[in-house]
Amino acid sequence: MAVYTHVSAEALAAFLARYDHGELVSAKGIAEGVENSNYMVDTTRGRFILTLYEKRVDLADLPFFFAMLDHLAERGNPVPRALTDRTGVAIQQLEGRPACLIEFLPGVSVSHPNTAQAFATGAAMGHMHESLVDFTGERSNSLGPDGWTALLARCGHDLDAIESGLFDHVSAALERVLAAWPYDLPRGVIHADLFPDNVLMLGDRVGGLIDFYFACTDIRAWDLAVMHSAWSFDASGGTVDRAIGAALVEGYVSHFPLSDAERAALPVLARGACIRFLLTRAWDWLNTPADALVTRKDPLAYLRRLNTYDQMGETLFQ
Ligand SMILES: Nc1ncnc2c1ncn2[C@@H]1O[C@H](COP(=O)(O)OP(=O)(O)O)[C@@H](O)[C@H]1O
Ligand SMILES: N[C@@H](CCOP(=O)(O)O)C(=O)O
Repeated sequence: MAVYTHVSAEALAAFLARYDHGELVSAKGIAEGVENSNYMVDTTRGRFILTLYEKRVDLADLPFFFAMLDHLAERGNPVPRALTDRTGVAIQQLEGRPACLIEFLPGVSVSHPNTAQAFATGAAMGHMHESLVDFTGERSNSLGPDGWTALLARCGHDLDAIESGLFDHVSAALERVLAAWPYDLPRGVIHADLFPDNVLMLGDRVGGLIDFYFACTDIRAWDLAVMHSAWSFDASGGTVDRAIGAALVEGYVSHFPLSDAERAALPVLARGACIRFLLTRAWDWLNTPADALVTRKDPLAYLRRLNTYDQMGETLFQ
């Protein structure tokens, strides 16, 4: 459940009065998500998403995210734009938090994607990368490889409370991944978190790509590797589905080329993705009170993925 901040009906009605998007009819907290508080808001003129920024999102980054979303929407990508009030302001304050009214997009995020959905999402990522080639905004990746050693140190041996020997296991894996990291691959602005829950599907079609709050400038093929690690396994990370992974890559190259060097780097990029999500999940696992109104994500699901990429790496990308 991700509603950290309660918004009163009175405060929301006053907030909506700044816009030309109708008067408040109803508002419901959205259970999905972990980072921000999200509400589905119905007004006399339509449906909107209200987001209050809570945890990892830095207010100073919002203009970058919103410029990226405008750029993508102008080029036909199904992404939600932030809406501005009558004076042209998108970033407001509500209940003491930075808050924005966002376009609502149709669709549902699927728990068990099929290959057609994986192909469509790979294609949507390819389209997104193609559209961003001439986007001039930049944002460094605070959760990229240069930050993993510090994140591992911050988790420290508390990791062993999650699973015995986890700190040593991740330290060794990180050393191997950093030694092989392909720093010279083509870079661009990427989503960096395109998990199934951040894709709204309309049947086998993509209705929306959401949750751009980790978007950053980094290796483009890393985005594909993150998606591969998130989509090609069951939720426990124990079972891999090669057909889903292949469909993601095929869909991607139907819109944007992947060089031989990028293809060859996918296994190490995927192992890096596993370390990144293992560490952020582990940090949240160790630092989120058990009674918090949010479902903690299992770090070990990413240890299992890491082990699978370690054992089968290349063969999963052939
Ligand atoms: N623009 C949107 N259109 C439709 N639904 C959305 C939109 N943005 C968010 N949602 C809904 O809110 C949920 C949480 O949003 P998300 O951005 O993933 O939150 P968080 O950043 O907290 O992880 C999504 O799973 C989706 O159901
Ligand atoms: N996708 C990440 C966590 C970020 O959550 P999101 O709901 O903002 O996508 C993970 O699964 O660890």
